[in-house]
Amino acid sequence: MAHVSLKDVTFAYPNGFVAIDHINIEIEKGENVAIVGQNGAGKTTTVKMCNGLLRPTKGDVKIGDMNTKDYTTAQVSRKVGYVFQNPDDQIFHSSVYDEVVFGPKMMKLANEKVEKQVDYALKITGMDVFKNENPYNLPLSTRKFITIAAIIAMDTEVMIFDEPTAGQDLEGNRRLSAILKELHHQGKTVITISHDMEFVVSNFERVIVMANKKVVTSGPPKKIFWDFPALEEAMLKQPYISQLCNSLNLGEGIIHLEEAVKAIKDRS
Ligand SMILES: Nc1ncnc2c1ncn2[C@@H]1O[C@H](COP(=O)(O)OP(=O)(O)OP(=O)(O)O)[C@@H](O)[C@H]1O
Repeated sequence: MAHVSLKDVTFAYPNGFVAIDHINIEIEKGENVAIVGQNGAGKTTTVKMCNGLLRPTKGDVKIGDMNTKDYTTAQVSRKVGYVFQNPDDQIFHSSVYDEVVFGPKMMKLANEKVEKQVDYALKITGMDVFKNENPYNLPLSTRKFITIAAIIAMDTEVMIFDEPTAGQDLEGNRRLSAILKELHHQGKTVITISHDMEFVVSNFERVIVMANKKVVTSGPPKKIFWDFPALEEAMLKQPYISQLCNSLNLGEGIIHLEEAVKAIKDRS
């Protein structure tokens, strides 16, 4: 059974705008998946349905055998943590520690467990050094890591990161990669929305492409970033290495620098 499944899901906002139109997605336990697509494709709406913030208008969203229709948002969010696109929509405490401890405390975990999870989350996100700071005295890129720490501290089985790369520099992206690797190692199911194709190509085993309220296709980066009709439909660019290899006619499927170097050497 898929860990996260959306079956024939349609979603309309209260004003009647249909943001998602009959989509099907299945994500297995322990998968590390990216969702990509142009602005307004419906990515955030899709993931908000996965943690119960939104309910499908039609179809079913299930976490394991739990149909989100039959549970409260609080119940679903114990299984699926969602890091908001804009950290300021999520942060409401006046210290980093209070922000991160809030979730596990609400889950009524034993104090020892709360402390252990909070310490771990602060450490792997690098937020331990800011523990006593007011989040609003820190830059937006750091506030994003605070919100990531807050979700990791809840230790949910599924974690969703909405645009974690936005506004991050190289160091921020490296830190994100390390966090994703660690969560994958722990067997977490991780879903990440990103506009950064360079980040996507090196951090995810599967990419789901969305365009215009629908899922266009899904597959490993090697396939997705050479699927020109899908890229065109979702208005996405190939990563630079693939663009270079395409221009030089070095063969399809190349997404990494080492592969490109080998192909160039082999040809010369
Ligand atoms: N509360 C709302 N009421 C009405 N329409 C909405 C609401 N929130 C989002 N939408 C619309 O639904 C569509 C899908 O939005 P969504 O945020 O899911 O897209 P997205 O793929 O995540 O885009 P982005 O990459 O810009 O974040 C957009 O056209 C958006 O304007």
